Amino acid sequence: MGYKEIYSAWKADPNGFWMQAAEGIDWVEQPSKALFAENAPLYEWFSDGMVNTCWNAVDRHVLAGRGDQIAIQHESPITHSTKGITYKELQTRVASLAGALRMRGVEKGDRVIIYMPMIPEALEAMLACARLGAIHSVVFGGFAANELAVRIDDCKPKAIIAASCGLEPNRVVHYKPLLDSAIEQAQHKPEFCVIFQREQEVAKLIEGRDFNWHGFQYGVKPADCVPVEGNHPAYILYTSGTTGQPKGVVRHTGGHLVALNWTMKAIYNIEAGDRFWAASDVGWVVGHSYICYGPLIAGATTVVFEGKPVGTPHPGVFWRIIQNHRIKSFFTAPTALRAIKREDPTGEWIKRYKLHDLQALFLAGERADPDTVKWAQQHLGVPVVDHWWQTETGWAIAANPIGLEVLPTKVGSPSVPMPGYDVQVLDEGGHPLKAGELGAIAIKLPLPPGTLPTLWNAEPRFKKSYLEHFPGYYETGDAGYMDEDGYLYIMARTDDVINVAGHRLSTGAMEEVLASHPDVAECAVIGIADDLKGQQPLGFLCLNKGCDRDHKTIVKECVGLVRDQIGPVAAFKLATVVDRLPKTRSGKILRATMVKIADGEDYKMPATIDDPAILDEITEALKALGFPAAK
Ligand SMILES: CCC(=O)SCCNC(=O)CCNC(=O)[C@H](O)C(C)(C)COP(=O)(O)OP(=O)(O)OC[C@H]1O[C@@H](n2cnc3c(N)ncnc32)[C@H](O)[C@@H]1OP(=O)(O)O
Repeated sequence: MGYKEIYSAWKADPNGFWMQAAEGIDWVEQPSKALFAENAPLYEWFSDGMVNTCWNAVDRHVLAGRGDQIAIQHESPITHSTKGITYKELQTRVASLAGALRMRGVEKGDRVIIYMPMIPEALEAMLACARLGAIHSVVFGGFAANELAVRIDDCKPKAIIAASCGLEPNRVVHYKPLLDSAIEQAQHKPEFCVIFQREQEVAKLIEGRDFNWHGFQYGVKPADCVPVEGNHPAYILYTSGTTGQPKGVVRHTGGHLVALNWTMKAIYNIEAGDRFWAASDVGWVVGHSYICYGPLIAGATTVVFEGKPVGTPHPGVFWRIIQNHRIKSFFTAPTALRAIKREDPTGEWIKRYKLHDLQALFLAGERADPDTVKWAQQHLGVPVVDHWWQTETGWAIAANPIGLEVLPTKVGSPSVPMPGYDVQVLDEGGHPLKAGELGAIAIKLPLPPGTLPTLWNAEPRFKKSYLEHFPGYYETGDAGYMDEDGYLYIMARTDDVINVAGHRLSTGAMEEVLASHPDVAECAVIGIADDLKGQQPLGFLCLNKGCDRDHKTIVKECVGLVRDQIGPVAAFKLATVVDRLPKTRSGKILRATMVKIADGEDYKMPATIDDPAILDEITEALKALGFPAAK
């Protein structure tokens, strides 16, 4: 069957479709049905089944005779090391860590924060939690201590598992002082921490609270897999919202297993024994779904990469790894390819490697610009599959499902909706629009298995953020259109979330930090176009009356404040002092108009603007910063 037939089969019988997909998973007790709609518009999947994620990702492959196959291939061009861990070794290591966590009191339902760089131990920590039914929450290493503290207070972990350090190309990221500071700032205190000491930095442990990863496991009884209900949370992953308080996306166990297993074959054409690589970070949803769980549930080999697309040490590093590990499907963010293309425009580095095993390149995390897609198509000679999804959905809403059928590519479109997603483009009143008309992209409820059922401890926020604007739909926050052939085009966000180098960031969160500077009376942060990172944040600062301090100093302090409070990942480097911000008569800051000025796009004078002269002041301030940039 091709894509159209499979999509229609899902639409005709969603329950049957997902029950059949559930056969790819080992259940301790089979679910009686797929969808649980009793609490609509809150939906759950496979709620009454009993299952364990770690069993499905590790143990069952050992039992099936794949024990000697590499499960995790670590590649670190920063430490110049490469190391493979077999499924049998992974089972031993995960069972041992889980046993040690259990001995210290971690049980099903307890939360465990994981704060680790791109090393196999990060995946082992995730799987050890899954083995016990503990709920992990992985925090990206590029966040500052304050962001970690916010997450500690929200999910209240019993334990935190961290590494002593992370390694960026030119610096060591001192995780342990960041962790100590976060615990100090947080109201909630974990009972204990487990620290993986890397040889590049041995951290000082706090007696009674911190345990060394190896010593902690010494002599413990390995833990078996604990069966959990299908609707038991597998993990919480925080993502940016419109305010500084991140949203804790919850992932239920049963749907997560079924959906990821289905996508590995249908979308990525990966089966047991194949080799798959997603060059992202375990701190993002791509890392959860496609570095850790998806490939392992499918019995494939996954790559954990500690490096960058360029500079570690050269722009051929991706192709070297694809060659050496015979990668079949490769997944990265467009921003990574743009970085490579900038250093290797004619693809010379690609030609140095044998990429015979590569069957497709997958792109996600931000809109894939046509130039980058065409460059990759030309130099790699394989299908380049842009696909669109979100932290909330956990897997692709729209894609070209090459495991079902290779559909024609339309550059600029992530192709077509996947089974499970009834995607509609709506006008402001919630009415479906015709093909080609731009509107809000929404998904008819219920969302499929593996997507978010709620937000952690924040059901009212879940409803308000996603379900209330368009009753009966999930509001994606993205705007775009669908063409006559059913191909989707994602054009912009409808809220104040920006995308910087494939990282979803909240301008509201940055504004909250800037507003805390003693000289700042008011501020606005916008996302402006950036050739490499897609967007970059830019802040406008209005100072308190009477403040006569040097503007450059204040800007420098503000840049430092965002880095300290949110982290380097915010990439907040640009700000300017202005007298006033452009607003509507009702006081709403005209951010979209400021973005257009900065990007050199035409704009209409907003009818409700309070004082049009302020836009000239903004134009001048941007000019002084070099915007709009020369094309
Ligand atoms: C589909 C659903 C989703 O959207 S999930 C999200 C998918 N997104 C991704 O996978 C992200 C893709 N982007 C990347 O991997 C990186 O941006 C790439 C392309 C590799 C470039 O990395 P880099 O050169 O470090 O630039 P950047 O803008 O990411 O970094 C900005 C500053 O943050 C730092 N940083 C980055 N990662 C870490 C980390 N793990 N730990 C500590 N710090 C980190 C960088 O060093 C950089 O710092 P600085 O400002 O240069 O000092």
